[in-house]
Amino acid sequence: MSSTDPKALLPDSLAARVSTLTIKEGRAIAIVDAAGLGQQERDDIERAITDILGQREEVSETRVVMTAERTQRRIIAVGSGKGGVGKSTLTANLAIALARRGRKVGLVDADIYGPSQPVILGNQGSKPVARDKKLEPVDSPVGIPVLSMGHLVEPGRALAWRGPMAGNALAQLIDAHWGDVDTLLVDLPPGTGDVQLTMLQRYKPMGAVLVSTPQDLALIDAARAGQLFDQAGVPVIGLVENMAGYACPHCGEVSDPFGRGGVETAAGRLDLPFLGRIPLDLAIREGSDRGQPPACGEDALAAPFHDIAAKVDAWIRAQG
Ligand SMILES: Nc1ncnc2c1ncn2[C@@H]1O[C@H](COP(=O)(O)OP(=O)(O)OP(=O)(O)O)[C@@H](O)[C@H]1O
Repeated sequence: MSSTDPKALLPDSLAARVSTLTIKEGRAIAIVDAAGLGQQERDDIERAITDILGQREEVSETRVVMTAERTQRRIIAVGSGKGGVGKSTLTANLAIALARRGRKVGLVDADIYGPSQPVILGNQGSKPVARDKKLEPVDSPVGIPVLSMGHLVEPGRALAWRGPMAGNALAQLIDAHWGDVDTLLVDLPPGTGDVQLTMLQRYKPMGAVLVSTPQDLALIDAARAGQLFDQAGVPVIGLVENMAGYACPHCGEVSDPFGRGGVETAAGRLDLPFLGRIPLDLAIREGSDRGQPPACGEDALAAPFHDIAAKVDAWIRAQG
């Protein structure tokens, strides 16, 4: 610090927190690195700087600007008991629908068995770059930044990951440069394995959404996944039924290949909220394969996703 640096006006302990202090035409501006500080400490630092500089004749006004204000980033996990029930499809559409409601949403695709978000969100082939040893999320045409296990390894390779390797990969995706993202949706692998455990231990999510098809077996597994969240003190926001009610594109007749209503009944039995039902519709798969998830639109196909997002949004708000 040079002798002309106004920081010399502050005691060393305070000056160490101040990245710059300028005094110009009676106005002092102190930029404070507030990373890791609680509100009380921030208030104390602001008061101390204002008091000290306020006693100087040449200062008539002091502004203290706290940088690195940590955005209160919430993690919402999306899980399922079984694979292939539409967890990735729901996560992508929920991300888009929540973003439409004004949230700054990012998506972590932690599904080591089938990282599919780069395809669904239409940014396959884009690779994240690292800055200061942390990854930069990749933008997607649908406006959701994403980091995927699929970005870290060749498709199919991550399957062999176990324990710490899977946990470290998850950490790379979550501890990334998420910027002003305030809501991070995490597409978990199915089941209750290493990634889930790391997730719960290191990044306790704010809540979890569980997806299931209406079959009994899928439901039993979903209930097991729900139990794990519950034991870890992560509230289950609710259950979603996917692939219910198939409308035949030729004759229009609605059939229920996987049954119908099973998830709602199970939610009632488990005393969990039921968030909604998504029909089995070829257009959902086609949209996902094309990088155009239905929630981007306004039609009947988009509606169930927007309804579910409204409930999740309300739940988040209710947490304060
Ligand atoms: N409601 C739906 N109607 C039609 N196709 C759907 C529907 N939901 C998902 N699909 C399709 O089913 C397949 C599996 O969906 P998805 O990848 O979302 O499941 P998942 O549970 O994430 O599976 P995994 O755990 O294996 O990644 C995809 O091809 C997807 O496009």
